[in-house]
Amino acid sequence: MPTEASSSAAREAVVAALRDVEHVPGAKKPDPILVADDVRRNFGGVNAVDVDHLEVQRGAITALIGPNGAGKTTLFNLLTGFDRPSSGRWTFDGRSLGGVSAARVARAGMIRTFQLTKALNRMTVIENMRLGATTQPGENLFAALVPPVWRSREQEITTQAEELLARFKLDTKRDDFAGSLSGGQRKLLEMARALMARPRMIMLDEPMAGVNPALTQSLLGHIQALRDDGTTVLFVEHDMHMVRHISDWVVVMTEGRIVAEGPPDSVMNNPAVIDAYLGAHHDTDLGDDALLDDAVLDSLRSEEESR
Ligand SMILES: Nc1ncnc2c1ncn2[C@@H]1O[C@H](COP(=O)(O)OP(=O)(O)OP(=O)(O)O)[C@@H](O)[C@H]1O
Repeated sequence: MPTEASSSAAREAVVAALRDVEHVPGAKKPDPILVADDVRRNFGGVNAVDVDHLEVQRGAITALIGPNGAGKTTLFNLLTGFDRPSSGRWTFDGRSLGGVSAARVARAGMIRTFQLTKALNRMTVIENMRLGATTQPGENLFAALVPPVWRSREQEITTQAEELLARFKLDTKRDDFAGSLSGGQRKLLEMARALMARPRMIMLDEPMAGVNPALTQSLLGHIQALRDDGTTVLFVEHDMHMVRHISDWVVVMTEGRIVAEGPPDSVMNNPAVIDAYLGAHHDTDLGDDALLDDAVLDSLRSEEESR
């Protein structure tokens, strides 16, 4: 785990790197790990994704926000190989990944979290974790044919899984069914499982959905720790407090397009962003406190003040 000093150093480095980036859609970044161009996905005449240009800064926490139906999940699916674009190209760490299978995207180091499906709920926590490792022994014919090689790889995977479970305070749940976990513990498991693949970039789909306030702080801490360890984080989230408190950079989508980019405060005060939200659903408060109770908010505030 990073120390407090290294944590603020990592954040300061990211903030400094993004300081001169223009607050415009498609802004060029000094060290992008992901660069996407002309990415489109059409569903029966609807342009679910219509992105001209997007760069994600290496080592930063970037939030992807936008009203319901804006295309955020579709863009995640395209970038991670779970859906095919109508057109478009993108590179991850300089390597072209457009139209490549999900397994190859994962091996390249770009990993997304998944909500626990029914099948995964019926598996234990440790079995879920083991599934997150990208290189299973069976993938390599030589290793598969030589039992000592795959046994040692199996052991390595189990050890890594147990270390992650301890870090995420899920070690006491090791042999419980994933379906028995609380909403927050599921989110922790989803994140821990994604880390089994040792990603260079992790993509989190609504990490705060269904999380009770007691686990909110812990989840935020884990996400910051990832950034502080050098992992790039891209996440989709509706909870605006989380977006404000944790993101180094925010990208706003509406109707498939990127309509704004910038640091959280600048983006949330942008009239185009407020319009996009209010135009889509009037009940959204960009400062909604629903998820974060007073104790969590106080501790987040003091954390911000100490930066
Ligand atoms: N498989 C599909 N078939 C047809 N239309 C789809 C499909 N997937 C998404 N869409 C449409 O594409 C648009 C973008 O949807 P998407 O789920 O990507 O938005 P989102 O920003 O993730 O929304 P939310 O915040 O509600 O999850 C919507 O109009 C949606 O109805």
